[in-house]
Amino acid sequence: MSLPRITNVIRLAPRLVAMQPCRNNSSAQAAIEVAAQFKTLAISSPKPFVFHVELNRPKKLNAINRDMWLEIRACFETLAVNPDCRAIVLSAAGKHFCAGIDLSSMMALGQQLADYDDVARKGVVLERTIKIYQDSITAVELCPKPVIMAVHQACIGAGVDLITAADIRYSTQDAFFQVKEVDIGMAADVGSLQRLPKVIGSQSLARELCFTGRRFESAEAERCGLVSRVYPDKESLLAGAIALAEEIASKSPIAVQTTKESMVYSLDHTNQEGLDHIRIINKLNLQSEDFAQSVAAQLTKDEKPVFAKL
Ligand SMILES: CC/C=C\C=C\CC(=O)SCCNC(=O)CCNC(=O)[C@H](O)C(C)(C)COP(=O)(O)OP(=O)(O)OC[C@H]1O[C@@H](n2cnc3c(N)ncnc32)[C@H](O)[C@@H]1OP(=O)(O)O
Repeated sequence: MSLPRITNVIRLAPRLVAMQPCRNNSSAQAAIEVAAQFKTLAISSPKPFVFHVELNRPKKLNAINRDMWLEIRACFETLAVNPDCRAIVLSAAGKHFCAGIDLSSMMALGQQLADYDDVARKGVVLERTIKIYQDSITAVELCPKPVIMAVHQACIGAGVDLITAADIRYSTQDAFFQVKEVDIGMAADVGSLQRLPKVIGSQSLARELCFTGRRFESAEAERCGLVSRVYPDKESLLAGAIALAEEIASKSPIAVQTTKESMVYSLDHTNQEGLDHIRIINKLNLQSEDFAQSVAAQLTKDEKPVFAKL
């Protein structure tokens, strides 16, 4: 397993992660041990091949500070190559899903900039910082394993950037959303402006939400396609998200991961480019044992096939 490229995994003594019983499974265990070094995320494996990642700064309403930016990327890069992970649920501990970027860390960044007199040097610091934050969110999109966001209560600013990089979004009835960057005097720069219009399929609504920072509730989020299912409370939300992850994890990992790759690729390519891309991949994949096993199981109405790890 490749260890995450993270510079600030500090604590060497693993702390206990908020964790459901884990199977005796070396790479799942290894991923959880890597995650045990995280300060802002909790990771568990509630079902075979399913991982549950929790934003875990409840006292700070899961506002994203520098540690969390780095750890989100490290976490998804680790799970991306973990053969015991086939689907991921991301939820959040505490009262709110995510209060956006940690505004105190923005102040700290301001102080860091004050160390430089020269505008170009300040610019380089900002450019590098934004790139780190962008790559953190993009790690969710690039992770070949489907990611399901389970959102409760507030999902604000960077929280919206985060969820729009996922494959599937579910929420509670009490969830609300805000592309709030304009209210702190900036254009969103870690994904909402690029991904939200594609997710909801309406430039008009996306621009309205991004220009105004208007709060919108779960019912509107469901209507516009930002979330695809709404649950009465957090408990049923998590149960629904994990059940979906379990269902996805029961399918061929070759089929599911290629499906994600093709759908992400097709978001910003022409239909013909997308067709060319999947044709090249499937000239290999249609020779896979997963394909043979799945076709045979469909024909014989057999039990669900058991697929080799990927
Ligand atoms: C390079 C840039 C990359 C990315 C940029 C992203 C931009 C953004 O994310 S813009 C959005 C920034 N976030 C906000 O503006 C959210 C502000 N907070 C709220 O609107 C509310 O707190 C709430 C999330 C709706 C929750 O409301 P409520 O339940 O009533 O709690 P509060 O009493 O308001 O807050 C409790 C406590 O938390 C502190 N806090 C809230 N949000 C943040 C935050 N984002 N960062 C740091 N701290 C936050 C709030 O100040 C309170 O602190 P106390 O010390 O208890 O007063």
